Amino acid sequence: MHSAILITYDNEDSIKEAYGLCEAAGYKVDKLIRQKFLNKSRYGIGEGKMLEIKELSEKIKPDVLIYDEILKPSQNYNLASKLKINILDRESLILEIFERRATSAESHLQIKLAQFRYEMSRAKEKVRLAKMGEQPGFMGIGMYEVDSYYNDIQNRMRSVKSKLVKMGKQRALHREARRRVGLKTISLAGYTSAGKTTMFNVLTGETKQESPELFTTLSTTTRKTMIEKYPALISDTVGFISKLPAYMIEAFKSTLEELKYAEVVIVVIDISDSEMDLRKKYRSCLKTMADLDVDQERVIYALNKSDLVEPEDIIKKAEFIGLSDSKKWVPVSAVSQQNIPKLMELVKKMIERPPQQIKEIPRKQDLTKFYEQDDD
Ligand SMILES: Nc1nc2c(ncn2[C@@H]2O[C@H](COP(=O)(O)OP(=O)(O)OP(=O)(O)O)[C@@H](O)[C@H]2O)c(=O)[nH]1
Ligand SMILES: [Mg+2]
Repeated sequence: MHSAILITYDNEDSIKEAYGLCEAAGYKVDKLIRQKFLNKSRYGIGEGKMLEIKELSEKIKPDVLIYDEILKPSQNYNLASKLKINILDRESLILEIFERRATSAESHLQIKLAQFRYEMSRAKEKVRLAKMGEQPGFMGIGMYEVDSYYNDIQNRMRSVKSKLVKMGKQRALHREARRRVGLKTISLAGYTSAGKTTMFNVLTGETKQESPELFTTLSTTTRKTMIEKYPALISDTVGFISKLPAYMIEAFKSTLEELKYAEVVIVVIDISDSEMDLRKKYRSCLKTMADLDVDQERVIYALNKSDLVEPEDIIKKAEFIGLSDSKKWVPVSAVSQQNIPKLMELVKKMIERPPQQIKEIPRKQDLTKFYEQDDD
């Protein structure tokens, strides 16, 4: 395992999540540095802190510095040139995790696309700086090289996109076939580590890998099951996380897109989280679902890990995050299986509703558009 100095925000939830991300990417944290602000212009952190870290890093010699915020290329460059150490910001850390976890051909392509977009945003900045004549030869790359590098990424991106479009089309055909034979679809969604896979295993009798690490699941797994007399397909999906740049969600959209077409979406929430964490994650779920155009009428909130929380606290927490009476929610535990029948009852009721207008298969040009966002 590689070693790291971790810089994150000065609150327990951020620290816990940052540790989780480091572990998932295979880094052992040798030293934790808490900061109130990580968005200062030159180095992200203040100059004094930077010098302190320089001294520390010369002493403990970590493999990398992990910076739990998104760094601009110039900030990354400033920090790296002072500290003489490799720097991973939140984006590249998450990309590393995704890369380690990807199993399907589609998720590999999605990650590649996200990496290209990451590179591209950096290349754009490099070109901008070079053009302004501010930093000629910025990061050791001359104008000509930047341009050809930029074009090269663009070409490779084009090829990845067209493969993803083909796969998206394939998915649409599968969806249509399922609909024709009357198979209902149920998707599990939620923040990473909420317990989606554990729930999936309970609902399907599967033994997919579940673990306390973040982002255990990156590819969608689907299994057939029966909801009483109704044949149905249940899918496990990649987890959400907050502070993910839009292009990264974009890259995973074709997998997450399945949520839009599901008859029922079970959003798994870890109710054992602190109130602040719950609120942050719940909001991030709502936002992702809104981005994906998921109809809230089809959503059930499964407040999971209720075995770890007192019943009255569950209600208090549900109210705190704003799961009003109009939303369907049920406390459950995938581990003790408490209330699983009640969850299934809710799912069945939703399946039995008169069929609503089913969204059309997206046309090829729509899918293409889907991957074409502001890369040029
Ligand atoms: N106590 C308790 N632990 C649970 C419950 N459900 C899941 N867990 C634990 O929570 C951790 C994460 O569970 P996973 O099912 O891997 O979570 P996930 O949502 O699939 O996570 P990613 O695939 O990483 O996004 C594991 O250690 C599970 O054992 C529950 O009902 N009660
Ligand atoms: Mg999982």
